Amino acid sequence: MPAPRPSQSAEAARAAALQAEFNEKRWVWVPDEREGYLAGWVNQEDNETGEIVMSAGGEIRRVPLYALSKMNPPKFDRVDDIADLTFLNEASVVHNLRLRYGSGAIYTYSGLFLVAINPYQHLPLYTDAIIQQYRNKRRDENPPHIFAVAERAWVNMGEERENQSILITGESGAGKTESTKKVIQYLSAIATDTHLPTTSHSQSPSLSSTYASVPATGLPRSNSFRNRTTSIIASGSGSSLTAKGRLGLLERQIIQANPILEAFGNAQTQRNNNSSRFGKFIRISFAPDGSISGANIDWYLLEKSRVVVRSNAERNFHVFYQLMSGGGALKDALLLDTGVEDYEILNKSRREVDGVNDRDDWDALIAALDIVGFSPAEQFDLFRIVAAILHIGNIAITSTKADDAVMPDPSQAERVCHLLGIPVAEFTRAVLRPRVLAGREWVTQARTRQQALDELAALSKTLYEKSFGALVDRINRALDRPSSKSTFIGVLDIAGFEIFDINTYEQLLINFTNEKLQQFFNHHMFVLEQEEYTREGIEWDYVNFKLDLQPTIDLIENSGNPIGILSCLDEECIMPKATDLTFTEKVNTMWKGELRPGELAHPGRSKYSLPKFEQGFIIKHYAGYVEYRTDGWLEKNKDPLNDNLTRVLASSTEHYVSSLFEDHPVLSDIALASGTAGRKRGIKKGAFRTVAQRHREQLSLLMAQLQATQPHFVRCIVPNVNKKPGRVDVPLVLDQLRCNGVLEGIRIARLGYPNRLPFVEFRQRYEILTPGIIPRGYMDGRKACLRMVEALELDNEIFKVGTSKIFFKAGVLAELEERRDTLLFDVFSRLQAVARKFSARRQMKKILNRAIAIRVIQRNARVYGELKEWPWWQLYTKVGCKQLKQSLV
Ligand SMILES: Nc1ncnc2c1ncn2[C@@H]1O[C@H](COP(=O)(O)OP(=O)(O)OP(=O)(O)O)[C@@H](O)[C@H]1O
Repeated sequence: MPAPRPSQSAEAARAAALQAEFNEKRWVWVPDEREGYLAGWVNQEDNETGEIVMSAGGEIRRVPLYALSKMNPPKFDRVDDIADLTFLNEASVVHNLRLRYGSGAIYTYSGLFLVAINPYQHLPLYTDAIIQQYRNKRRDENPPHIFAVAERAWVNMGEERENQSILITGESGAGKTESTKKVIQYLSAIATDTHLPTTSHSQSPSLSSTYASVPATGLPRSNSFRNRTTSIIASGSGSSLTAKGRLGLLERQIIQANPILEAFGNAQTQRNNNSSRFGKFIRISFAPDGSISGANIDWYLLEKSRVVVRSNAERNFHVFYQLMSGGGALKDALLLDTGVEDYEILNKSRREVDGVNDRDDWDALIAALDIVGFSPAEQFDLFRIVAAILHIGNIAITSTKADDAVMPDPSQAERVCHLLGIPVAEFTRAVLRPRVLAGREWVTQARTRQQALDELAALSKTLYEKSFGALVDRINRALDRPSSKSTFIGVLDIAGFEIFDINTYEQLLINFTNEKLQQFFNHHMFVLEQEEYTREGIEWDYVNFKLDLQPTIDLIENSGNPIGILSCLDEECIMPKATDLTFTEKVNTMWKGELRPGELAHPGRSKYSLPKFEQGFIIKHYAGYVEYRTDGWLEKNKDPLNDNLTRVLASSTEHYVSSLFEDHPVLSDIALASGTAGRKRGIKKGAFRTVAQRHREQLSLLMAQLQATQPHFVRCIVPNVNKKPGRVDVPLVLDQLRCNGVLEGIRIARLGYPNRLPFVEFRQRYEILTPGIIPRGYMDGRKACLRMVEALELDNEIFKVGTSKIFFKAGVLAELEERRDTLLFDVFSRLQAVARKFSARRQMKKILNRAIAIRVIQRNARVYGELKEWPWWQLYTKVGCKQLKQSLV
């Protein structure tokens, strides 16, 4: 909510005072290591350096002129849209965000983006009243808000019958998941479920009876998509629209899918107590009448390694702790007879989180599973895998003198096998002495202790990931009701660009994803700009946009010549004797080696460079240079699970377990594939698929879906690392603005004509600068503007006149504003002088009159003083007074 504002006149007076103060000096932003940027004014300057007086403290600094950024006049303070700033520089952007955040305005537009800064406190921004405030309103009718984005998506979908997407990115803890929830909250509140509970194919029998009595909504319907939802909101009459009882079953199921996903996919990290360790794209489908007709969830890059390793200050996925604290009798059935402290994968790191009650969350999880329609057997299957992983973590492995792995106590393995429905002997053999393919022969190979432990860790990770996938599939079966008539709004909640001290394979995948999303944004922005320019009949050279990220994308995924990094990695994964080093050398040769005579250099080469010391490479992403270290990449990409184990699990007596492994590729496929790898590029379809291949497939599906939608962009920002409300760490925020493409968006905007005004507005505001140029009476807006810009002597390069608007390069409006302010300052100074003269004269006249009056009074008093003792006067007053009295009687 916008901060409470002082009265309009006080505000105007304050603004005028600020403006007057601003006009006196040449204000600039000075880079500062600690604060990011500090305000100062130019005292003197020579060719290259400026002498700056710092606003706080008056310190004098000498700063190169190129490092200074112009400050926007104070009337641009707290603008709703950063794109409206006339000086579009980093300092001004961050200053505006900081000012707004300080007054409780956590949302700001930046052209096509909505920037959301994590408030780290509950703000009264998401109530039903606020939902109503945003219903059927244009973006500029309300302060920036995530609801405005959801509203726009909803309206566009209804009016244009086109699918919509809302892309939410940001770093961990920035508020992506919260924003996603707010979008779903808004959409659920403005739409209703037409599906009666009994028609839901996903429900368990017990659940249908629970909800059969709940009416779908009981709310009035009309034919109009837009009107109907208005009436729904209006009929809320103050009661909670989002309260459980008022939502249809499907809406509740969609909302309840969230606690389930959070239990299995979220964990406490150092940056966020409830961090999503996967990306997701949630599509909510709407029937033509605007009611929710279904939902579907796609997921990306689950951080499955967390199941077995994490830092001491972080936790495993929430579900482990929830099961341990709330499982009750279920724990007995899962053979979990001790506490968290007795399980190796839980007791090495943090166990509790402030403000998190695992017991309550367990109850919420079970309630959510019930609502979504998981039967008791299905629920048991989910926890069967969780428990099996806890037991696998406790399997002790020792080694013989010959360094062969042994399992001294088989009781843990027995528990695991009981839960997974597999024979203990086969399981133990698969872990300790698997049969492997040596050439064309199968031989039994004894494993070392470390190899066996790695095998168990790989098993835990695979089990968890596969079960997570099955969980999402099951939720989708409950929510997804495909219909050719429905349109959807998709919400993408995915980790933003990452630049760490050490960047590895996971960072490459996430940064590659972000590069593609940024390319998508650039393309969209480019198309929109182009549309607007074409509509306005403006010619412009788009080549200058410089927004093509394709060279970097090719560098990573190209399948042609030279092959991209991921394709090269895939090839190395099936090469015998390939190592991380051979892979790195191969990539280096391809992208940095000498060109063959006549060979054209791929543009991606300019995005690739070699690091000084480490084994790896540097990629120039749109967000900056990232150095990647390549150790362990082959293993990470193969993500292998020994095929002995896979076969054992695929033939499990427990249907759920066997179904998880029914189409799992086996290592022998890799081995067999390697035989042909030298001859044939690419890997046999349907057999072994690497992590890179799976991710690229998922990503291209996602991109195809996004391309078929009208996108909306939300960028979430972490304001400080201490999770404290009200504090903005400027360098941290700037880094994120750079990584999430906001600054890139601004850079592109600056290349075009970012400031635009309708003719009427331009004339109203700046006609004062061109007196007498426009004749009295009617004149066509375009012609008037043309005359005005001519009279203003503006360079042709810095403006374009369209058919209804006039466009300016960044900074031009500020100059016009300055000229207008100077003129108004002059006009008002003269007006003030006349007014002061007038009032001073009146004052003077008053003083003169008073002086005369005083002199008259004095004279009379003196005369009276002299007369009052004179007998004739006394007689006269007595007689005179008596006669007067008598005449009155
Ligand atoms: N709009 C908001 N209002 C109040 N608190 C918020 C808001 N957005 C974020 N937060 C706070 O910040 C925390 C982190 O937010 P969230 O989990 O959405 O981040 P995220 O970007 O999804 O992080 P991750 O990538 O780690 O999942 C939330 O648990 C909440 O405490």
